[in-house]
Amino acid sequence: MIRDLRIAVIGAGIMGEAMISGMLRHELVPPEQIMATELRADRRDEIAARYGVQVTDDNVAAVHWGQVAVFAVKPQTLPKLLPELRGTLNDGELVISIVAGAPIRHFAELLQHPQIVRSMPNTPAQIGEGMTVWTAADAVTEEQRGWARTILESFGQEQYVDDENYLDMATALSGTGPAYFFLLMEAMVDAGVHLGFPRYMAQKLVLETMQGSVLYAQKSGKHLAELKNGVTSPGGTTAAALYELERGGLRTVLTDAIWAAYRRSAELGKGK
Ligand SMILES: NC(=O)C1=CN([C@@H]2O[C@H](COP(=O)(O)OP(=O)(O)OC[C@H]3O[C@@H](n4cnc5c(N)ncnc54)[C@H](O)[C@@H]3O)[C@@H](O)[C@H]2O)C=CC1
Ligand SMILES: O=C(O)[C@@H]1CCC=N1
Repeated sequence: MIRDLRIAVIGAGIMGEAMISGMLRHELVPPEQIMATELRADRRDEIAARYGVQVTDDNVAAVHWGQVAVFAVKPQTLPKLLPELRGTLNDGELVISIVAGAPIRHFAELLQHPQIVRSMPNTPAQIGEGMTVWTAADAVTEEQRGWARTILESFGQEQYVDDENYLDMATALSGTGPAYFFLLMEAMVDAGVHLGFPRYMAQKLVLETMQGSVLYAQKSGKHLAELKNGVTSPGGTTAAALYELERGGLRTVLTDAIWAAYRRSAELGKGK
């Protein structure tokens, strides 16, 4: 039963906190069954005060205590951290990584431990609206896959994939994706201010338009091109705007950006 699990979260930054918060909001386990590790003392105090979980700077103790060890540190931290933890995991402990680029074999080799889940969430997880893609090593049992799914869906939607190649792809599309939308919205708000709107009003118009469009696309189930055509009157404003977006190469710029993120994820996995 997941309610009895002891869950160590290694690295209590933005994403570590999002995961702790989601697990507690869904009452997966009581706070004392989560132990977060964090290098920064002020951050440890903050996490302890906010969630009532155990906190420490001792990764070895936390991983040894846990039945699940969630890795939420930056990729550059792993080459030093993982060898320090070799031999400290319990038999049957499940490792869940959210680290961009880091392949399952990297964890398995450096930890000398076979039961690894690799996942890629995104920052809307902080309000329980994340999208997480995940896969599991062959050695991960059905029961452990159930734990992983329950943990990952406590902060949003989860999607299992049976091929690890999808993880670098998901890192570029959904993991990094919120930044594309934030940049787009920021640019639109600035354009609204340029037209003459007060900033608060431009922001409301842009955010509500984004949210309405997403909900409409989800609920209607229509093809995105059909939805776009529905906005586009002959000789109208949308046709004029879309012409400029295409002329500026929006589609190819976006595609190039997503490929760049994909290549960068693969490079991170090679320690570059
Ligand atoms: N921020 C994002 O949009 C997403 C990040 N990720 C991945 O999640 C991981 C964490 O990212 P963030 O939460 O954004 O970073 P962050 O910098 O906010 O969090 C990392 C935390 O780990 C702590 N830390 C560093 N070394 C440590 C050590 N040896 N032991 C214990 N704690 C240590 C840091 O003090 C920091 O608080 C990264 O690998 C990133 O690739 C995955 C999906 C989305
Ligand atoms: O920028 C990064 O490397 C991380 C991974 C996905 C989103 N942010």
